[in-house]
Amino acid sequence: MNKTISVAQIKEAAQEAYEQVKGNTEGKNADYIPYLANIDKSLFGISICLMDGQIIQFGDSEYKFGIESVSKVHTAVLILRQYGAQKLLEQIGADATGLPFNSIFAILLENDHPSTPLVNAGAITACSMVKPIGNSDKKWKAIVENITDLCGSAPQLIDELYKSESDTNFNNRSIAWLLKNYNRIYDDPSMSLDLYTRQCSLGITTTQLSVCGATIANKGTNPVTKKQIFDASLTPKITSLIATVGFYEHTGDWLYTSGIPAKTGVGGGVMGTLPGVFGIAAFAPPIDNAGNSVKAQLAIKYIMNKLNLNIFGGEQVSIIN
Ligand SMILES: NC(=O)CC[C@H](N)C(=O)O
Repeated sequence: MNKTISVAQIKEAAQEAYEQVKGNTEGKNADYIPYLANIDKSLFGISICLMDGQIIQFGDSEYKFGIESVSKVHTAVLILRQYGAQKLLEQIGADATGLPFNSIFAILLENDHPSTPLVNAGAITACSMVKPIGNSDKKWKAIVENITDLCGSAPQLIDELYKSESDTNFNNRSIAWLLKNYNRIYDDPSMSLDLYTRQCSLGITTTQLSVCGATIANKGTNPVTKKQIFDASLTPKITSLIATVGFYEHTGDWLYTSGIPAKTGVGGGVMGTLPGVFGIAAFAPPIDNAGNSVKAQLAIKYIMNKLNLNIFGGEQVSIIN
């Protein structure tokens, strides 16, 4: 089955989503990281990057917000690039936990592996695996370069966020040491946690995240820079990780109602990837009880439903200018 939609239709759907959702006041800023509690609640942006590199933007699409857990996708991609799909499965896993992103209980239940690189435990393990082992500066460089490759431009560390998160990340410290207890962290635990905290504190825009979503949707070739970032065979692995656990304990509801695999962060960002069609990102700080941006969810769902797009729709989608 083929389906054709125009760029104008996508723009119209995104504009309507923006207008309809803009005034929503549900949810509240994450406050367990003090920096995030003080971000302007009314910020709201949407970006869509098509397979030819065209970008559609509305609202605060150039505002740099804390990437937080969306960065788990980027570093999972780096692990796939450095180690391949099988090693990620063996050393981290690819299972949903069905539990909150920072769950310690999930680690105890799994007991011999952290379950997926897209929850805190697996993301800290992923940071521990980044090569070269033992060299924090070079590992950090690899993490940032990989994000730059995927997004088409560099993220910028928000120092104040990094400090705020480092000063208060007691739960994550417990996770890092519990992983050590199970031999599921593959470099120094404190260094691995610091790299994780730092990557979560990178400032990013919805436009950059839409380009990353589009790079994944475009089988590893960044549609803006035209650079091949990862092997096309890794695309279904990345997309399945995102589809399985991108919204933590609300992932099933999300996929059922939106039809697009997407990953959230407590900074208010959501990044979606629709294979062969587009990357989409939205940002608004107020989040729901699972840590997912309320407005970003509503906006992306609106666009998907309005365009009648769904990863499970079984259609070949072409976009015309
Ligand atoms: N869901 C999130 O975005 C959580 C990320 C945050 N850095 C944490 O570890 O708690």
